[in-house]
Amino acid sequence: MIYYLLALVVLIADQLTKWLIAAYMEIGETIPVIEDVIHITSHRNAGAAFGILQGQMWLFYIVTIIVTVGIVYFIKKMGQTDKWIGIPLGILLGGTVGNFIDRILHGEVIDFIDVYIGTYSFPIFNVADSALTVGVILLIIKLFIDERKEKKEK
Ligand SMILES: CCC[C@@H]1OC(=O)[C@@H](C)C[C@H](C)CCCCC(=O)CCC[C@@H](CC)/C=C/C=C(\COC)CC[C@@H](O)[C@@H](O)C[C@H](O)CNC1=O
Repeated sequence: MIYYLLALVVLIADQLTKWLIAAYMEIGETIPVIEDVIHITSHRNAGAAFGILQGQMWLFYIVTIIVTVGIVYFIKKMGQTDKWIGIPLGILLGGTVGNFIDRILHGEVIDFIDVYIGTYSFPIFNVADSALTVGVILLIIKLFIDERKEKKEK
């Protein structure tokens, strides 16, 4: 199914970039792409977003398995009829599995996208996080549009 292929593309992009960072950069090393805007910084995070719940791997395994089962269920249930549900779910699946592999193999997640918004340094993230965030945003937009349509039909 096309959505699993999309998940595989996200997963390969995530794992390949993480592999390159781990192979060619020291932890803490930073390479400015655009000075003071976007840097590539080799970083590790044993927690979830914003470094919360450091080291709670069993919690992350349980949450990730629940999230993964939920995504596959909804791809089967909704993906057939509505590709605008299937595409975000495929992207979410790729991101979820990407960070899951890191947590199983290393007990932490490899991060490297270091964005500065003005003087604020956003938490360093990776391709999987980007996919998760994009997937969540697409799903919210899709559900919002559906709700608007339902209201109009009434
Ligand atoms: C993006 C979800 C985080 C990702 O969740 C995952 O793996 C999922 C599949 C499994 C988790 C165990 C459960 C998710 C908890 C939800 C959560 O946390 C609320 C998030 C809000 C979110 C809006 C959607 C903000 C965004 C943040 C960031 C991403 O910005 C692009 C900063 C990322 C950096 O702190 C980086 O160090 C994180 C590190 O890579 C580990 N990543 C994770 O835990």
